[in-house]
Amino acid sequence: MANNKRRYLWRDISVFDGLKTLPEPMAVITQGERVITMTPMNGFEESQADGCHDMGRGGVMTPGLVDCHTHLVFGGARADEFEARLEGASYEEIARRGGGILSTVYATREASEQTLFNAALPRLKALVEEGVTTVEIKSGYGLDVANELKMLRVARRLGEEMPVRVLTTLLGAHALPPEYENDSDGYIDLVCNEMIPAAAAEGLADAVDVFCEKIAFSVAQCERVFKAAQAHGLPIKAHAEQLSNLGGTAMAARHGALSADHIEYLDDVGIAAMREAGSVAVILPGAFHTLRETQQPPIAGLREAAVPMAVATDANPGSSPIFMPTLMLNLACTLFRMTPQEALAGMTANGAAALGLKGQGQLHEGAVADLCVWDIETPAELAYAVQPGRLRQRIYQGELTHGR
Ligand SMILES: N=CN[C@@H](CCC(=O)O)C(=O)O
Ligand SMILES: [Zn+2]
Repeated sequence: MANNKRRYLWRDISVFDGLKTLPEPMAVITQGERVITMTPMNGFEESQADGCHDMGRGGVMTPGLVDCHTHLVFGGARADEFEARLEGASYEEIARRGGGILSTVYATREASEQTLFNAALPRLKALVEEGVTTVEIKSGYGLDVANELKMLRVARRLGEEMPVRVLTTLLGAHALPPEYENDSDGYIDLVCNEMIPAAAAEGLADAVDVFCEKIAFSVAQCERVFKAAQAHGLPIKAHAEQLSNLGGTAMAARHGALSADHIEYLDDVGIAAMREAGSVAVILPGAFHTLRETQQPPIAGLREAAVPMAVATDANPGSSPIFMPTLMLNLACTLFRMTPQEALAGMTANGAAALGLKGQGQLHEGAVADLCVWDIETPAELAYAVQPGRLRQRIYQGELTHGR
């Protein structure tokens, strides 16, 4: 049988299907790129095993993890800022004196595509080796047309060379570059009139993002970026309500944003707008933890309003230098009191929805065979213990890429 039609069979396995844990131990068969059988063990006929490669018994199966918010491509490092923050400087102060995102911009502009690729590869490998099968990678450290496109090309190439689905997001409106000091509207003109059209023309961006914050761009400026993105057929998302409540989330939701991310300062008006629009709330506990923030995202309000919640690493050189998705599951629970099921749904089905891949990040008959098998007994253990090395098998598009 050709390799792409190989059948894999797992018996007696506990399945988290992307939204919930199934009540009974299951038998699961994949053939080629698809899950073709998912049935309770007690209804499984041994004849169904014919022609299948036996992948073992027991453990937990989840969809492949979806990390829907990362900044994996960057030059340089910012441990010095980590030390400065420990001595009392805030993220905002560091940004205002030209450090923070801008310090990564200088290093990223200096770096060649190959250098950025070589630096990003081990970061991506760390995610893949923890079970990620879909990852979003943002630009946002180039802040001019050539360097933003350079970052997006690196992100695309990472997806071509690694067994992982990469979605790219243009984040031109991440910070004001030094050459536009005192002319932030002029920079937004560049983003809208040159950067977005160029990225769209080259097919380099799957979405457009903004940083709506006092140290970045106003609600009105972000709205202009969204209109330009949508004029080019690109979906939108926003970093919003991270350090203050400007109302960026509600504006983004009114424009049909796929997601609003961070949202520590989100209020009831913003929650209602997200519910109305069907936007996903992307919870980023790594940045909250690293910046030692105190304002919690409104998890109870989001839950009550049935706004879908995703969880992501936000892996980046400044606010979340953490390349460990399962740690984020743990932090989402310990810091924000999400349940382990909510956290897991956040890094599978809801993570996919935050990328416009609604219906993916789930396991059912007919689903794409992106899945992980873990050496644990219940799905909650994935969020409970901070313990690398539990990934037994990883299947990407029906191919075994990890384990045997
Ligand atoms: N909040 C803005 N942007 C990034 C941080 C980027 C950085 O500090 O380099 C974030 O998602 O946390
Ligand atoms: Zn981010």
